[in-house]
Amino acid sequence: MELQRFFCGESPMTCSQLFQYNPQEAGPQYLENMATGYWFSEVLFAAVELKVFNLIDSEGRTALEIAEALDMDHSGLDRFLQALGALGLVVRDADYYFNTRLASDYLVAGKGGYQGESILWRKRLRSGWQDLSKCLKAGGRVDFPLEDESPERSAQRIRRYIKAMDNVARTKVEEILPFFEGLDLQGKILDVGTGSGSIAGGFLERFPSLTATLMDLKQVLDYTRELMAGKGLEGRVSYIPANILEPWTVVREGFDLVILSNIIHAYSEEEIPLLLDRAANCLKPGGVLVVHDFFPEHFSAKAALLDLNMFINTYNGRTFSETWVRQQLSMSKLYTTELIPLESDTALIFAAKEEKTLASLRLDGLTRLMAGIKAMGFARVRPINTETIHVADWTDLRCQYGCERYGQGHCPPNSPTPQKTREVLKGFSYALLLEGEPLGERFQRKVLEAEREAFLAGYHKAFAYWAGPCALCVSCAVSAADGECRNTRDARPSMEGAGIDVYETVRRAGLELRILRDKGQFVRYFALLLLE
Ligand SMILES: C[S@@+](CC[C@H](N)C(=O)[O-])C[C@H]1O[C@@H](n2cnc3c(N)ncnc32)[C@H](O)[C@@H]1O
Repeated sequence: MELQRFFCGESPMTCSQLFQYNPQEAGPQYLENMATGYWFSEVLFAAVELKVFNLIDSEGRTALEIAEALDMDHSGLDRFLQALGALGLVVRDADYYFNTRLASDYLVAGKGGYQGESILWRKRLRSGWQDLSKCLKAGGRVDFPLEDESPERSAQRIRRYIKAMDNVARTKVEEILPFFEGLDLQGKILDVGTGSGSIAGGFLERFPSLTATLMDLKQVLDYTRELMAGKGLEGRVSYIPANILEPWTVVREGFDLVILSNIIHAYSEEEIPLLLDRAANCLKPGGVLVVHDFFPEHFSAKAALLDLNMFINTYNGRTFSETWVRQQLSMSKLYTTELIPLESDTALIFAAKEEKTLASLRLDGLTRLMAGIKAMGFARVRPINTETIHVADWTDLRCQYGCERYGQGHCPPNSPTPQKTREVLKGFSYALLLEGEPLGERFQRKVLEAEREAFLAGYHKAFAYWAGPCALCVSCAVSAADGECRNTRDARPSMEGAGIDVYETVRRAGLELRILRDKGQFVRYFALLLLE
């Protein structure tokens, strides 16, 4: 059951893959895709603004009907609809356009999963991004809100911002709650910088004995109250209007759950330790602090771009690394978990005053193990069923005919035969595919470290296969006259030497491994860690 959320079909497509820069495939096409990135956004912005998805949600419409409803030129609109079709947002059946499931779930205003306000908020930030070079020259933000902004305009801006945050928070809380599943959460939540209140609200809806204190700026809380009013949570929510940079007025050790969701990227490294310290002081001895944010260790491109977004659009916001945040938390005398990635672009760190509190969370063993292994420096850690591993009888031919290491050390014919590998795999139901980079020795040492971590985490059968001939020892005894490996403790078979078709296995796991045409091309290494 636990594994279910990791295995989403033969070729799982995550958002991190969608945007991942793959140096092996980089070329003019990658640059062209980056240069035309705004084409994608502009189409989405226009479709959301025009409420195209609302128009066709209940029943399909023809291009002519949509053009009439929007008072637009028919032929241009037809081309626009075709672009929406090519981007997977609408489908055409005969002359009729319908929403795809994605558009119907997330782009129809009024539905619970609607993301349109967040999408249009991104559009509003566009002009700041156009000033990127100016910001770089100036060393920071150049476009500041009007000083004489009227209270009405300011309230309007805040409402738009909070609605946008709300779209995101509603989906994020659904990803966070499973870590608390099965627990009888009771007591008090403090949601610091609550925005719309939807993160705390999600907890209140799931755990009926909880109450929540929502803290944010007064102007924001005025709107938060309105948003919370319709949720039937009256009597369980209280509000503290406050500037969180000023001393907090909440009770010390008064809370069972303290939430800092998308707060730390809003401030500088001078301010964050203070905020984390205050959050730690609010925790009861058995309480949990949840830090939810963007981290370079989880989704590096998005975290780096968000960092720039904060550079352009805020005074001193930025993204922080997992290592730095965990250091700050430990300076506030809190124990922490590893970075726990969500399926989407953000990740969590849980912290508590007592180590045993963290053990009670539903951080299943595999989640923690994967997080720990990724932190060793692997580019990707992908869980796979062992059925995905393709064993072929031809792979040792490549070693025998084409590799000078044939017959040495643990290379064929001294490695497990394909038949042996098939038998071994029958004793394992899943594995981790680890992606890294050369050098071989460094990669192989990390693989050994990952295997050891798995063993210590209770996977007593953990066994690793790595890429290429063994490169562990500075001077390999096998090359010496007697030919005997003196490091059988650490040596492991290579995948291909043991009959595993690495290209096919990687492809089946939804990743890509291209054949290199010349030596200068970027090499990716894969290893396999069998687990049971
Ligand atoms: C990015 S939003 C996140 C909202 C919410 N936690 C969520 O995850 O949806 C940041 C929130 O922090 C609040 N905030 C930022 N600086 C603040 C400050 N100095 N005092 C109080 N609230 C602040 C903002 O008003 C906003 O609601």
